[in-house]
Amino acid sequence: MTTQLKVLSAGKPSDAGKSPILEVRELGLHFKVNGAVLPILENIGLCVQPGEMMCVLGPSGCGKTTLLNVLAGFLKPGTGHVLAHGQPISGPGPDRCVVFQEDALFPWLTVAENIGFGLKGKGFSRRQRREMVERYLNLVGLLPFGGYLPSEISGGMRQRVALARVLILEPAILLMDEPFVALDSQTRQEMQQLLLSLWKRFSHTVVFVTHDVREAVTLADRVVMMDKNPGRIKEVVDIGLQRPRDPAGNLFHRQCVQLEELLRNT
Ligand SMILES: Nc1ncnc2c1ncn2[C@@H]1O[C@H](COP(=O)(O)OP(=O)(O)OP(=O)(O)O)[C@@H](O)[C@H]1O
Repeated sequence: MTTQLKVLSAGKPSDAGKSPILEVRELGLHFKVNGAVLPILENIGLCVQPGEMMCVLGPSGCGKTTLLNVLAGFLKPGTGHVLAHGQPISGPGPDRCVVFQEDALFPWLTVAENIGFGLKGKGFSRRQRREMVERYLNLVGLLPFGGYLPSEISGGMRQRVALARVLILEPAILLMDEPFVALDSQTRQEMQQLLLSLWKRFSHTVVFVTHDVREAVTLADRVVMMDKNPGRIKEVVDIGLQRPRDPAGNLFHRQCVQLEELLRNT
């Protein structure tokens, strides 16, 4: 038996009267492998509110990345409907940016050039682009490193560049697929705090896939717990902890135990 803690994401506006920014209705998806049909996602229903930080947690292979790819518009639903801003998602769009596990930077471009890359062709002058890049370099704490190549900075710094590169495009929705999984524990915690401070500042909507219960409790307003074979939603857990959250606190610990128990039973 799990304890449902009440939703109270401090500092975030009430959901009352809002339309969801992302909506998934009865989503089903299968892959065909060597003539065999493999059901991957089954009957997924989900609403994400504007400005919400939602984490998707579940065992390996339950379809977290596949779900994120559908939200990104990289994969089409087999059955059901997936909407962004009330409209069916028909492909990738500038309102939805993805941050992957690997930083996926252009190795031949400097940090500043990587961050500014997506601004080209969008009608900004060279000077405007330079100012925006400087602003985002500053926001992710990399102002002195604009002239470095990706190979000349650490993994954590590369993920900061990857974050800045999408944030500069001001997407309404950030889709993040285990973006900090390759980082050491301390760098990972620093990145979580950086993400939270940027989220507080810009109020974008975040859907964040993770394997890590503590990461989910650190970040999420709500956690979607998935089950596997085929992938489906087992439970949606409201994380009712005030922000900033104390990872050494009793309530934080209790919430982690609850999610670990749910995860064990998937
Ligand atoms: N292109 C594909 N063709 C066939 N099967 C696939 C394809 N992509 C993913 N799968 C299968 O779909 C299932 C879900 O994969 P997915 O990567 O979405 O899971 P996940 O929960 O993100 O896993 P992990 O936590 O290990 O990253 C897995 O069984 C995987 O093998």
